[in-house]
Amino acid sequence: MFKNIREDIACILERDPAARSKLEVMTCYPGLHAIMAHRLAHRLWNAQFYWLGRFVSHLSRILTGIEIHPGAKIGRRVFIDHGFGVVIGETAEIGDDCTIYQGVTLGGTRLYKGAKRHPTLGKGVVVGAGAQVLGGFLVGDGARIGSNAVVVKPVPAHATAVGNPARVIEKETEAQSTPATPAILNIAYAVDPGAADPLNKVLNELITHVARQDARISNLCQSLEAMGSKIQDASPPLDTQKLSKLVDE
Ligand SMILES: CC(=O)SCCNC(=O)CCNC(=O)[C@H](O)C(C)(C)COP(=O)(O)OP(=O)(O)OC[C@H]1O[C@@H](n2cnc3c(N)ncnc32)[C@H](O)[C@@H]1OP(=O)(O)O
Ligand SMILES: N[C@@H](CO)C(=O)O
Repeated sequence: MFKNIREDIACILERDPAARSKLEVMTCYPGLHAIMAHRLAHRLWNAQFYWLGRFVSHLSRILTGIEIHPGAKIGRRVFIDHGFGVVIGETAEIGDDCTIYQGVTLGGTRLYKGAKRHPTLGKGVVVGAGAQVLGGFLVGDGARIGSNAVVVKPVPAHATAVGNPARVIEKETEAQSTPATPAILNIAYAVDPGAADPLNKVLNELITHVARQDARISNLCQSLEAMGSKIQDASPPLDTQKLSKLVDE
């Protein structure tokens, strides 16, 4: 149990740039509280204490604004950020390392008792704020659902679905796709932390360019000196390695 809580806290610190400390996460993250309450409610539900499971879920909803049916199956390191208005239905399943924002519904469109009415999210799925994922289909591993999307059909793994009704805007090739590990789960905003910062790229290009110009000027000076000119240059050479290191830090 403590292992679960520890990794829940760690994944929030990893995925939320606004999170500053463990204390803050433990005390101020309704998503964490809702997940912890759900674990209890789900155990009660599985042990056939149906009313008690529902009641724990109900108390958690009052406290957090997040409604998770005790029958829903939720994996490890699932992070519900902000969380207010999230509703997760009875037959929903959420894989490890998913991130869900406020106002998301994992809901159904049919009212058949006992049927799989709610979606299954694979591993590492990100569901943007206000998105509605409706139906008993699969959203594949690493898929991203845009904010306010209304998804009514399966979404392939690593695809991005946006709009109402949601359409897939991009499907990464296998080479582009990244495995659903906690390390990449900062894709909440669809930003791959592995990708180089564009500003750093520009600065590194500039440093390379300046180094090339330096080398050319130094060659020119050597040629001029060979021809008898005296050139005075006391400036130290450009330390490109030091500069690049500073940029990449
Ligand atoms: C307080 C808080 O901050 S809570 C956090 C709230 N944040 C979220 O919920 C983030 C959810 N993430 C998103 O919605 C992202 O836009 C994603 C994951 C859907 C897509 O991100 P990216 O891969 O970077 O796509 P990108 O921004 O390049 O957009 C690609 C196309 O999709 C469109 N698009 C992106 N998001 C959406 C959306 N939610 N709805 C409709 N269209 C969208 C863009 O306009 C663009 O269209 P174009 O190609 O015609 O110009
Ligand atoms: N918690 C996330 C989304 O609001 C952030 O601060 O960026």
